[in-house]
Amino acid sequence: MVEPILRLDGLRKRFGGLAVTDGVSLEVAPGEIHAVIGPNGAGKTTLIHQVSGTLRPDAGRVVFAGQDVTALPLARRARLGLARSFQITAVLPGFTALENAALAVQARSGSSFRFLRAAATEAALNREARAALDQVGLGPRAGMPAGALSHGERRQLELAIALAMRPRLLLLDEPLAGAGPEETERLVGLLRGLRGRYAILLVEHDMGAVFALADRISVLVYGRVIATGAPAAIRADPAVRAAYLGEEEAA
Ligand SMILES: Nc1ncnc2c1ncn2[C@@H]1O[C@H](COP(=O)(O)OP(=O)(O)OP(=O)(O)O)[C@@H](O)[C@H]1O
Repeated sequence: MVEPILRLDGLRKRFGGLAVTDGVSLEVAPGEIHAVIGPNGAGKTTLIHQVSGTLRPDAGRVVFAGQDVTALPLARRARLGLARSFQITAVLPGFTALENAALAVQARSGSSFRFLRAAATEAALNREARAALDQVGLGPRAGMPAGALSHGERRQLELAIALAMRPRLLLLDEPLAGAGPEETERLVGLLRGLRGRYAILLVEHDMGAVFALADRISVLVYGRVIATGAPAAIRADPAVRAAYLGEEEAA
């Protein structure tokens, strides 16, 4: 089997008496969209926080690109290519879409443009920023202040900012939250276009989107993974239906 880009190994996290992450192990392969679903309060957000580095697990390991990153803070993980998008407000509303993306390119590249003259640096930053915007279909809006973008376009910009970091794994925490039907369709199309090029760990409540996008799905219930598999297998899994999908009538 291909070496996974992300491996979670027996992660545990308690809040008071509650085991919110109760021995979670899962793997994300390069280029795979791996969705984590589960009822409200199952521990999905807590899990994502432990992957991004916002929360330290009580036990277990987070291995990213072959490196144990369990003790590394968020910023160090981000530099290794673990990018989190959505549910964070990375967008600066007074700056244009292009400037927002260029800031992300600059943050990633650090001083690697230092040998260039100022004008050449700016051109290089803008070129990469524009490529990130084009990837999410926001090229025509490059000159718009981010604050003037629609809700859906802002989500596209958040994705462009994450892509400008050249991630090896994208953590997407409810990318469709608050999106209307048309925006949802556009964002799902965009995410589908990223399949195979980026590994994605996706937490999303929209089951239609999850089943349309995911290569594999892990189902989390009370902090435990009760099943991992391809969408068809998950849909047919009696334990999953009993615990979750049956009641949501999503299968
Ligand atoms: N900082 C905290 N302190 C105490 N309890 C917490 C904390 N964060 C989360 N919890 C509890 O842990 C459980 C899991 O929460 P979490 O937000 O991870 O679930 P979730 O699956 O993301 O839920 P949702 O689908 O509603 O977003 C909940 O019972 C929640 O109340």
